[in-house]
Amino acid sequence: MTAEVHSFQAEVQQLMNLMVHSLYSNKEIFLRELISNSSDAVDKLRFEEITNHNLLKSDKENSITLSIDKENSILNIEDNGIGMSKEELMNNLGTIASSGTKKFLEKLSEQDKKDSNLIGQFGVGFYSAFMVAKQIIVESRSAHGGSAYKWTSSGDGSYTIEESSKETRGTRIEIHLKDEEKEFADDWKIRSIVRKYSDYVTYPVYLLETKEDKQEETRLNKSTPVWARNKRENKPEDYKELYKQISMDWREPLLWEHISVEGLVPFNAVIYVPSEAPFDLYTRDNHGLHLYVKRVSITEKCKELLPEYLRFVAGVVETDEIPLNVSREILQQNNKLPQIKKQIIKKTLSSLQHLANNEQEKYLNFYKVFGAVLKEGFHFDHEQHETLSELVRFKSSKTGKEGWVSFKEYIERKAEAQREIYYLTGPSYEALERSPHLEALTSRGIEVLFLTDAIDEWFLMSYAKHGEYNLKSINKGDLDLTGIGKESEEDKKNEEAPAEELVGLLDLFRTKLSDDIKEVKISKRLRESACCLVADENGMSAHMERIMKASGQDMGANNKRILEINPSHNLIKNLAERKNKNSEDTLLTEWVEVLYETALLSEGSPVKNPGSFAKRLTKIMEVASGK
Ligand SMILES: Nc1ncnc2c1ncn2[C@@H]1O[C@H](COP(=O)(O)OP(=O)(O)OP(=O)(O)O)[C@@H](O)[C@H]1O
Repeated sequence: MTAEVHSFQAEVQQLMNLMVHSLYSNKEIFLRELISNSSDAVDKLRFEEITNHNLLKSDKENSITLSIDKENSILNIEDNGIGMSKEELMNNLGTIASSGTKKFLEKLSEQDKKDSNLIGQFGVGFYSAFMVAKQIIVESRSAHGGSAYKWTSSGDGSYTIEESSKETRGTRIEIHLKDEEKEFADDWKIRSIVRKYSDYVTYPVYLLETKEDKQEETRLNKSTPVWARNKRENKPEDYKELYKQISMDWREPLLWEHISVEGLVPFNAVIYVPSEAPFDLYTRDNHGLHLYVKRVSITEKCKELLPEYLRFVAGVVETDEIPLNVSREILQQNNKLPQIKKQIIKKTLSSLQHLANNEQEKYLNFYKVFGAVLKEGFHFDHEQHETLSELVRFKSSKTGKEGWVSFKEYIERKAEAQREIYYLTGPSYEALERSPHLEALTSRGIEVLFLTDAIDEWFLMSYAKHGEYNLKSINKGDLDLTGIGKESEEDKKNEEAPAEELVGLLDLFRTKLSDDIKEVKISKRLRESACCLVADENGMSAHMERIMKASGQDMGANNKRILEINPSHNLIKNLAERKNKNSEDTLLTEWVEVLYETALLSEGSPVKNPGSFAKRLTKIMEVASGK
């Protein structure tokens, strides 16, 4: 077969150009990428070998071998993994399929294309070798048999492919180094790069050298992977490198935990909490831990090992308690995995607790990013309620926009005689901070938690009581604050029974607004505002109603709320007087409607008809202006 010439897919060429002309200073990462591809290829082989006995055999143990031709400035990387057929070579090294590389290109369209740092951040796989190579030759023979093929490219828009005489299974990559990158043909350089980036690799990485006419292989990486070693043997760098490898996240992890359990289901694991949210924290469905059984990689995303509310956790778990020939599908039925999962949850939460207790600022940074996800745990994992309740943090009427409060701190500084934890739900801190519902509580020095995450309504449904304290919404049902906190004279006055004079006005509210509200009541929670809307004790808050509406379920008609009016407010007093003087006063009905509409606006809900609202308001202002 003569060599066929093929062009690269446009995106691949774009990537190649970037690599060939890269100014990125940390070029050595290309070796990490190639070794990691080789290790993946051996993983794939070992997994398939369990069920398919017809794969090509290898004389050599599963390994990765590096060799250097110093004279010609060539670096070789060879593995006896799964290998590639002709089609696979063309698909894998001519188009872009890899997740990391796709992310890199996506990111690139948003940011400065010359930002060479991104190369290191994403790894970008095989193509990164073009940072140091003027030509790359890949010879590969698939473990499924068939001929071997040779792929050659100088990164200039095309590659050639032809049959090769390689007999052994696996892949051999020849990197012809650019003149200015000759240092990568130095054995010390290679040793140090492997130790730095690839010590975690599961398979032996050898350096093949010729010494006194004899070929000698030296092992460069440690013989056991990070998670199977004794914790004391590992350096922080080992954990950090393993993290990069499994998470595709270039940033340092926030924390890691090395777990070795010897009980009924022994396993080793390293789990990581990232410092930043992945792009797809809320949409992704690909969370899970990398599962190994007897050093064989079974699946990279084992969902059965992590609950959804810890989907940000990355890591590796290895156990010998699962049969090797387990298919990925029947992992779901395996009864050992739930036991491992339980331990993983326990360890993750306890390391977060440790962080919260010892490094508050770091913990709050974590909480800002992942708190809303963690809260999903209240809904899905009742067993962990107590621990989760120690981990949640809130904004409140006392924290200010940037501050946070825990349940524990809230209780420590509660007002005198306070027996409930008060909260308000809404779309944002700003919306809640000015809510009329807060008035009576603020004036008595009572703190109110502000719950602004979309998940909060569900959190509250699953967690109604913290210890002996009920969680009480301040815009639902009756609010009796008698005897709680500092009671002012004005508070006392407000608690008194409503005056006779209000009866007529209340009736007018009732008849005029009967389609929109359930009831009108005298309020005990208002100080400066004239009125507000509250839900029934078991009704739906305005915030929840809006969330339901946004998801296509309009509950408006079935979820009428109660209008509360402030008997001490001058406006209410004046209107009551007007009503008592002239029960036929037609302008009064306009006042009533406008008051209801302002109550809607102040809780963040829209008015039904903004046009009529504006007209009514103008009419009232016209009268008030004296003409
Ligand atoms: N040594 C190898 N043996 C067998 N297949 C390989 C080897 N190196 C690369 N490949 C194949 O080529 C594909 C592309 O490799 P590349 O390094 O570009 O991305 P990736 O490893 O899939 O993704 P990423 O590292 O970004 O997750 C791999 O998915 C794999 O199928």
